[in-house]
Amino acid sequence: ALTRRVACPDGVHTATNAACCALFPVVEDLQQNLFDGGECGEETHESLRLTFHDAIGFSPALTAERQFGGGGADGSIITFEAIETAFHANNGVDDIINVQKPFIAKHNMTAGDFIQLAGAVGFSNCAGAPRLEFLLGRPEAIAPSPDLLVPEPFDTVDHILARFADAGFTPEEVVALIASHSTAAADHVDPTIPGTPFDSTFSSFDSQVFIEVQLRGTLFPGTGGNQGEVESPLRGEIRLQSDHDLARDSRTACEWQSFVNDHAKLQSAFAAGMAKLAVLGQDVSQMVDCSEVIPVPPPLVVEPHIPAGLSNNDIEQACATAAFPVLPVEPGPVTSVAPVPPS
Ligand code: HEM
Ligand SMILES: [Ca+2]
Ligand SMILES: [Mn+2]
Repeated sequence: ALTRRVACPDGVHTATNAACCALFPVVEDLQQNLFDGGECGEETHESLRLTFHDAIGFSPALTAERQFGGGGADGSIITFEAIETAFHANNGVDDIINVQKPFIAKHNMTAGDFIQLAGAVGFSNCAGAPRLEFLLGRPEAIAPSPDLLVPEPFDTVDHILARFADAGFTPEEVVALIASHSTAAADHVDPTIPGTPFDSTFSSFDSQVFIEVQLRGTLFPGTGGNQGEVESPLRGEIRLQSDHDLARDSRTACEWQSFVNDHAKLQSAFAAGMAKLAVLGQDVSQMVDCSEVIPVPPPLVVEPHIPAGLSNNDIEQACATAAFPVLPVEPGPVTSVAPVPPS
């Protein structure tokens, strides 16, 4: 069908719905002043993590027990910041909340809309990312999320899959959402080495996290003995126990492996998972599709590979029905992964 576009008052943009016009200057401000001119760096990563920690506060199981199950992607993590940032699993999100709050006030948006908009805009700066959907129209949160709904890296696969199932996600969708850890680092798992990435390409949305988590773990990048951390294959890279276990569990290993050399599937599955996550608990019929304000991400430049110094023999095969793809090995001596520069 032909869609009639309206001219925005700025005289520059057009939009399918006039309500989206107001977002173009917000996106511009975010790119210049939150994401340092359009980087896939620390603020991008933190903003993407915040979309999840806000949205996953949603439990039909609690509602069935006549308790408040949380409002999902409602901005409660900011509106009721004092309560939710004290939850153990939300360790560290106060940093990006404090950075985002002045932008929310300036642009007069609800916290729920802003969190998902910032996540999608920031993520568009990552090479190889899919362009995420953005729907506008989340009302203000009415109450904080209950505690214990955000997964922890020391949770079992049983627990993680059950928590996501409660929120409406299949095991396949959980694996797709872990692709987020391709543009991510940990500041608090080992507090002695903040900014330590989960894969060697933290500014690219690629399959390296699925490859590198499948490599045999041999070292701790900082100190050992941290809760939720297991050994990684590379200096300067950190591995979550939950990612390690999801890569090796019979329920999720084949799906995990399927993303290694199928970037189109990785993009579409992650975008679909994020579209679902971004509207958890919301009435989509009352929202306006403003996806057109999200910038088009740059293409991927690096091919899936085994990091230098390691080999295909270092892969711990876990999928029982298909062999792990044989990948080119990056030439050169073994290197270490550089940390994400702090903001
Ligand atoms: C089993 C589910 C998950 C667990 C246990 C988990 C756990 C974690 C942990 C422990 C960190 C490090 C935080 C820190 O120390 O700074 C982290 C970072 C991150 N997570 Fe997850 N996560 C999960 C799923 C997700 C999902 C579904 C998303 C989707 C948006 C996501 C996005 C991120 C991002 C972008 C970061 C990096 C933040 C930064 O670089 O500052 N995670 N995750
Ligand atoms: Ca990556
Ligand atoms: Mn960080």
